[in-house]
Amino acid sequence: MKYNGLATILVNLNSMLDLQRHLCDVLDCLWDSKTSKNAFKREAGEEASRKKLLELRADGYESYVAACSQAQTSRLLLSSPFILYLTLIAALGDSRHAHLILSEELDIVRFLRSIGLFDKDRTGTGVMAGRLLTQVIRLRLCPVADGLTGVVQDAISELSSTLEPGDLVTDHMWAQLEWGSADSPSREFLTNAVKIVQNELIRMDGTQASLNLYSDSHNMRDVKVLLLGEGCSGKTTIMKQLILSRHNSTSFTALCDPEYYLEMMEARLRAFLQRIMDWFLEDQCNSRWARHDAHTVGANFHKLPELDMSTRSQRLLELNDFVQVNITSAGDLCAVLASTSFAKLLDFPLDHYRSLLEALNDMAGRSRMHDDDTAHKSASLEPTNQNLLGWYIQTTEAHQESFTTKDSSYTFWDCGGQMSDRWVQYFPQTDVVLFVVSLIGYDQVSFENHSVYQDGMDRSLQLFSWICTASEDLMKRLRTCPLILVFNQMDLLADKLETSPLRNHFPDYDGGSDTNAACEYIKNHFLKHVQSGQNVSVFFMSAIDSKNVEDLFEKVHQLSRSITTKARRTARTSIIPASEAEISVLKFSLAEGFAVLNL
Ligand SMILES: Nc1nc2c(ncn2[C@@H]2O[C@H](COP(=O)(O)OP(=O)(O)OP(=O)(O)O)[C@@H](O)[C@H]2O)c(=O)[nH]1
Ligand SMILES: [Mg+2]
Repeated sequence: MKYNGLATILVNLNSMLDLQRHLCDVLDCLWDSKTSKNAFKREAGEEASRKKLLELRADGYESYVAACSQAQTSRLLLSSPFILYLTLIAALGDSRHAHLILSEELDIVRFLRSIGLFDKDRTGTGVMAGRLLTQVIRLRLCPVADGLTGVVQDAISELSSTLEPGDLVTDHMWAQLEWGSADSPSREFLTNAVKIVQNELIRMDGTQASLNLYSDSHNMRDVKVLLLGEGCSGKTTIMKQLILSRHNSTSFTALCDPEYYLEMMEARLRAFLQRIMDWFLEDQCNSRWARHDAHTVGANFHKLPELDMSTRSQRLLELNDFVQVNITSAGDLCAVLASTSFAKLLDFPLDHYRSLLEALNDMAGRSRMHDDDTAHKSASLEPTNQNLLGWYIQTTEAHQESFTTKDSSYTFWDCGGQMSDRWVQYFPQTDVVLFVVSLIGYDQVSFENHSVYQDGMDRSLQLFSWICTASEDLMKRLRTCPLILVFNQMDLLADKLETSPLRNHFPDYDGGSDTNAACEYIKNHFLKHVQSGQNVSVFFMSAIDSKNVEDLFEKVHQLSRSITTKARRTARTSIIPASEAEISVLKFSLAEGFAVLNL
């Protein structure tokens, strides 16, 4: 278990530089004909780092080289421990470690290529170790959140290309491979490393299915799904439903973490209350207090009950008392805001519409929460799944989730409606696009720079038209992959049509409050932007209904089956293969390296 110990120390090091140096040195031994003697000579660095490096060497590095020396010469036997060693670091570490492994400095892909990982007739332990490494790294890294550079993206693409269906090795084959003699340290290392990495994969992926790498799953497909659409259209709700229905999702568990929501709710609702008070004070300022300075006004806030109040002010006071007396925790705050009596307190003039809209969005789950005035007495509030689905928090960081089914692995990316500049990074890798549209967006107002007002559906149409017609190289890929136009929030449409006629916003619409007519009209409005040859289908749903989301998932599944493996591979892999000459030089220097290591 020395290697496990070593990897654990490595990933716990504060300095990524130490890790980089160490990996470079190990790699140098395999790559540049360096012996273990001079491996640590370069850049000894400060004393502390030196000490750490020495410890590392004592604990693992030399044993590693020794283990390789004792193994029976095959270069695959030599490379397997190293690749598994990297895999172990990626599995036990975090995205920084995965990033480093793929960085230009280490140039692991070149190393893997030189040992034949990308060869057509590839086989053996090195190849299997390479696949394991690929899988761990792909689970560790999120293209946007981790700010991947072109080099790293390319490395992932190239590594991914080793995971073609049909090339996978069965458990049986894995067991048959020669790992060296039974008592060889490398054999022990390999066995342990594989076990550790497999356990880690289960933890990351939450499912045994992800280990299909070792099973007879020749048809395993890898599907990337990109969620696009205007803010508040329901993209994150779809993700949440998928997470809630599959308890094996990976990276963004916070999306459905009650603690996270309570914290967010507390912060945002407190800000909301503050805003209410500010409006009130501003009014009072203007009309009565003749522009006190903001701090003085703030300090006087608690004195408000002594002032002569209008009806609205009385309500705010009531609210203030309520908050002061009753709210001591996030749970209390949520319960108060969820209560019917609080809802009645709210009665704001139109010019506060925007803030109110935001606040109401925050409280979207209120009717499903404790609709009971006594609920605020409870010290904590355990949100239900419905609460989690109902609460809106604008997506400002990319969400990535992976799900596996029997024969496919799905990665969903949700970048948020306000992040259109960042979607572009996902396009080259996308297999299926879900363009989500809110059916009730037609009368909703968006605000930009406090002045530009535009209806949500107009913005959605603009975005969709842009996607259908954009001519940039990067966009070409997106235009050729299947797109599902997802019309969401069906459950809210009937009421909306009654209270806000569609005709007020689209004068040529004459279907009244008939939901079918409205759906047809809106659908056609979008479809007219579709260019010939584009693969667009339509899906109507309510994201709060888990069955609907499952049906959507099934549709994605069906569509992805139609994408041939070849097409996906070509689209995703923009690699310039090494020339034969380059490979033979690399192989030569590798062989020379082994000779120096007395292999
Ligand atoms: N009733 C109902 N509410 C929905 C539906 N879909 C989404 N919502 C609610 O609409 C609000 C916004 O949904 P999100 O999924 O967070 O929207 P989004 O598209 O991720 O928005 P951004 O992150 O700003 O891009 C949330 O309060 C959801 O609960 C639906 O089909 N029916
Ligand atoms: Mg979102």
